[in-house]
Amino acid sequence: MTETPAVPRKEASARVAVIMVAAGQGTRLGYGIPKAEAPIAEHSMLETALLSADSFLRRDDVQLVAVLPPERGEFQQLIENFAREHGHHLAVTHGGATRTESVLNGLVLAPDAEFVLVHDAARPLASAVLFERVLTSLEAGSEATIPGIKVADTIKRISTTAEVAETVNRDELRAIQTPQGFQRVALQEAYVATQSWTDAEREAATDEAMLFEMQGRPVQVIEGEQRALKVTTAHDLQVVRFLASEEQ
Ligand SMILES: Nc1ccn([C@@H]2O[C@H](COP(=O)(O)OP(=O)(O)OP(=O)(O)O)[C@@H](O)[C@H]2O)c(=O)n1
Ligand SMILES: C[C@](O)(CO)[C@H](O)COP(=O)(O)O
Repeated sequence: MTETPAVPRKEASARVAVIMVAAGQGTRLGYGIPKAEAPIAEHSMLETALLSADSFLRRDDVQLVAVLPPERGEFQQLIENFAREHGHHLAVTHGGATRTESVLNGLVLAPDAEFVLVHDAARPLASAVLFERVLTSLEAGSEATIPGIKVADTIKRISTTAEVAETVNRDELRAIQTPQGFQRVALQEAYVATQSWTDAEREAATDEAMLFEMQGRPVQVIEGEQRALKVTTAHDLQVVRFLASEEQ
């Protein structure tokens, strides 16, 4: 294992910060290395996510904050070189034990941003167009905007003994994706409010939008993308590799 450079590397000062969370272990994928390093064609998952959002990340008013797994010095070097070659304005920090901690570590590097877009490296095919749509919604005045897609299957709520309790109205459901966009000040306020929460409440918040919901603040849902699916299991990785190969 190579030595990992000290963090934080530098503060972001652009109007828009993209916090790319890539510090998860990927236990459910079971690849043996952090999920963001798993290969998709000739790139790692994180590089693929950066390439998919490339034209957005090249904007002069956008700063990229990559939240990387600690003690993965070679991977960090790879990402720093990649960002330099592609004209992405990169700051690097390391992740914590939970996704929430990782996002907070990233937020520390974006103290002056007006807007923050939090994105999962585990959604490596989310397009630059999707990032633009989320930002446009924030610029129009939304405090919090998240992409979501309609649910294709019939959804049933079940009992503890796996008996059907009810069929849920699909029209009211959306499968939520990232990038999730926020006015930076509002996101920081939402995080401050979680300091009085129990650990269980904090763990129940699987995305940033939940912090807003639990505080009764509005969250706007816009149309997501099928291609922005999340790699959680080995099957998801196969699907993403197939989609990526179709595009080459
Ligand atoms: N402590 C953590 C946990 C997650 N993430 C990131 O949050 C995104 C969504 O998390 P998930 O897919 O659940 O990743 P893992 O935590 O790696 O997955 P698992 O629960 O299977 O270990 C991923 O891009 C992941 O790298 C992170 O930066 N820091
Ligand atoms: C943030 C997220 O991608 C929205 O769908 C999702 O909640 C993260 O998934 P996790 O498995 O709970 O980390």
